[in-house]
Amino acid sequence: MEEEKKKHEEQDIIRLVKENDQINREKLALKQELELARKAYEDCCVKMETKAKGAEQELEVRLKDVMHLLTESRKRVNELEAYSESKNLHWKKKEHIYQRFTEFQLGALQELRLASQSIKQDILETQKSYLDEFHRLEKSYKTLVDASENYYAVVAENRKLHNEVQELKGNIRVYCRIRPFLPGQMGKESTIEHIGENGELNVLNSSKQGKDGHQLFKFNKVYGPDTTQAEVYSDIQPLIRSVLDGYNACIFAYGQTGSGKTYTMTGPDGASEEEWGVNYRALNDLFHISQTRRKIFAYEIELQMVEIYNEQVRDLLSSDAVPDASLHPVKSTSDVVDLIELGLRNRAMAATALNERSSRSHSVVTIHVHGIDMKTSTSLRGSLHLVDLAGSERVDRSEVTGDRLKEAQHINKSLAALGDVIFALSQKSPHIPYRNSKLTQVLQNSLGGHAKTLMFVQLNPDLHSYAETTSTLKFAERVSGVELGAAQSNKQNGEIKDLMEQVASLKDIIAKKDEEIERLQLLKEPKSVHQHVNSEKHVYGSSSPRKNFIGGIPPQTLKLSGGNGSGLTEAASDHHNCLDYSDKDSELSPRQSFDMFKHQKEPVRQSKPARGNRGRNISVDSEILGFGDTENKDTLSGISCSGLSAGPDIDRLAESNHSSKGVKPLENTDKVKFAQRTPRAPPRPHKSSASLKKSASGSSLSGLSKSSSGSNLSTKASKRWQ
Ligand SMILES: Nc1ncnc2c1ncn2[C@@H]1O[C@H](COP(=O)(O)OP(=O)(O)OP(=O)(O)O)[C@@H](O)[C@H]1O
Repeated sequence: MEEEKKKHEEQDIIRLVKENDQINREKLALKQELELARKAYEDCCVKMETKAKGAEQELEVRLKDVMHLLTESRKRVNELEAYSESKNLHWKKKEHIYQRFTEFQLGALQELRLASQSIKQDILETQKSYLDEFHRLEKSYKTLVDASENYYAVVAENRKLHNEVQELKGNIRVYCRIRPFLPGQMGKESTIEHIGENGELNVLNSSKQGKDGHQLFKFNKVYGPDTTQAEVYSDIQPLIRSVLDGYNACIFAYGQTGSGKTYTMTGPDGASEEEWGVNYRALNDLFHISQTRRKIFAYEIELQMVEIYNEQVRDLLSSDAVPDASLHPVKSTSDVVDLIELGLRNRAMAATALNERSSRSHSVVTIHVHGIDMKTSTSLRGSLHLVDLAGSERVDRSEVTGDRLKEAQHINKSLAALGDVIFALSQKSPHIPYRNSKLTQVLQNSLGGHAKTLMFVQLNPDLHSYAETTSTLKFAERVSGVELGAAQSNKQNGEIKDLMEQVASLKDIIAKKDEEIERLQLLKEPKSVHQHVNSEKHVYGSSSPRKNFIGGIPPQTLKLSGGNGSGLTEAASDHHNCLDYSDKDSELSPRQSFDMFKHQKEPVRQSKPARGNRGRNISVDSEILGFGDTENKDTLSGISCSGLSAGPDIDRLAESNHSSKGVKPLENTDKVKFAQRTPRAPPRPHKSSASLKKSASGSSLSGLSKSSSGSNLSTKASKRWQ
């Protein structure tokens, strides 16, 4: 045990020794470690010291800098303090000023407030008085409006009544149209000063001072330069449509060259439908209205285009450039279109051939209408003449010479003749010199008959045309004063037609009896009567008036178309107007011939025996047809004493006169001889004629017996229409 104890002790000692060794070794290692740590510490201290020295030096430098900055800053602060002090003083001053200003403004504001209050007060007072005044004015205005409405109603009523009076008197209506300045004429001075709403027109000549520079005219209507073709047409449409009710109407355009006559009547070259003039619109309109009435009326419409030329102009035209003057039936819309195209073609053709057309001829478009009322068999006949007159320019202004001068003088002569007719009509003269020119013959029925007549006065607004403008307007004024009498419709019922035919056949019998009596007279008094009959033969080519009238002309060529349907009446008026007149007068100035007429008329009329009447009528009719019209140089196409009513056959007769074919022309001198100097056979009692005449007049157609040749024409005319 002890041993074991010892052993344990020994083992403890060994373990302790080992542990001691271990501790020693660890002590050594720790010593070494400590040494290393101490060395490292010392190195670190050295480094730290070195670093601290560097830092200290650096801090010293920085401290110096900071000190310097501090000094600078203090300086700057001082400066800023000084600046701020001065600014402070400045702002204080300003503040003071503003304060004073504000005080002043407040004072002013206060004053303004007071002023505004008093103004407000004034305004309120003014407003009140204004309202009172306004109410008073409103009342007055209402009274005025009522009065003006009444005034316009009265004016409209007056105008209507005036128009009715004019219609009853049959005044020629005058519409004035002013054309616009053409491209290239812009900036030109205008003569038109003012266009009133009721047809007033003021013209101005700026080269004249005061009153002399202004002139006032009044017409039925005045169209300004902006008026369209449609507007113009709508105004004359009722007049045109009345042709379908059996009225004769005539529309003619008058004015200087280039004033727009052709534009109004036809339209411009290559006119579109919108630009169509009166001619085309009228044809189109009449045809379409006739179609809409076709269940009540059977209408026949025919169109004729005639140019009345001066012979010199006509000679310049090739025959195919002369418009076709025949009657064209209008049966369908395509006829209307074709005729419109034909019209445009004719115009273009004539323009190519010469005719600067226009001024050198009078263009006449005639629309004949015949209608039969299907219920009552009443027949009506109306014609519409649409006349584009030659230019009315003064010859001295046109500066033409030679043939052109003669031509212009001729044109002016026919327009002067128109003026004389108008003058005679306006004076209600017993004689109207229609026969002084072809133009007035053409218009005779429209100017003197019971037609509705309207004239377009065309004006060129250029100041340069002032003289022509005023003379045109003066002429137009004279025209507007012409009273033609109320227009009459040419209606005939079936009974009258029968009676007219009876009258015609009775007149044929009279003529035959006359012939027989003459033949017997010749046999009875061969010598004395022979001389007289020869002298008549020289004029007529036969002893029988009726035969002479027809002499050499196939009866079927003596057709008349249109007219007022009472050829008898027309013939009677021709008789009245033309019978003592010969174309010799055409040589004289219209005024001279008028004077000559005044001296001749009465004696001739007094010595007028019954047969002589017929003789002179025949002479007149022969002239109308172009026989012996050697002195008047117009080429007459399609006209007769009864206006434009003669048809193409008569036209042909006129042509045959020109070509010296057909009937030998009568010399004017012979006709004058006949009218004035030929000894007349003493009046012979014609029992049979007288009784027959009586029977004709007994049929309440007293007017119809006035002219036997007239009735013959009329019968033929009515046959033609059937
Ligand atoms: N209302 C209008 N609007 C536009 N142009 C117009 C009008 N009237 C006329 N003109 C133009 O003025 C010119 C002359 O017109 P137009 O040929 O119709 O005159 P005119 O009186 O018939 O002349 P003339 O006597 O020579 O025949 C034409 O170029 C025509 O187109």
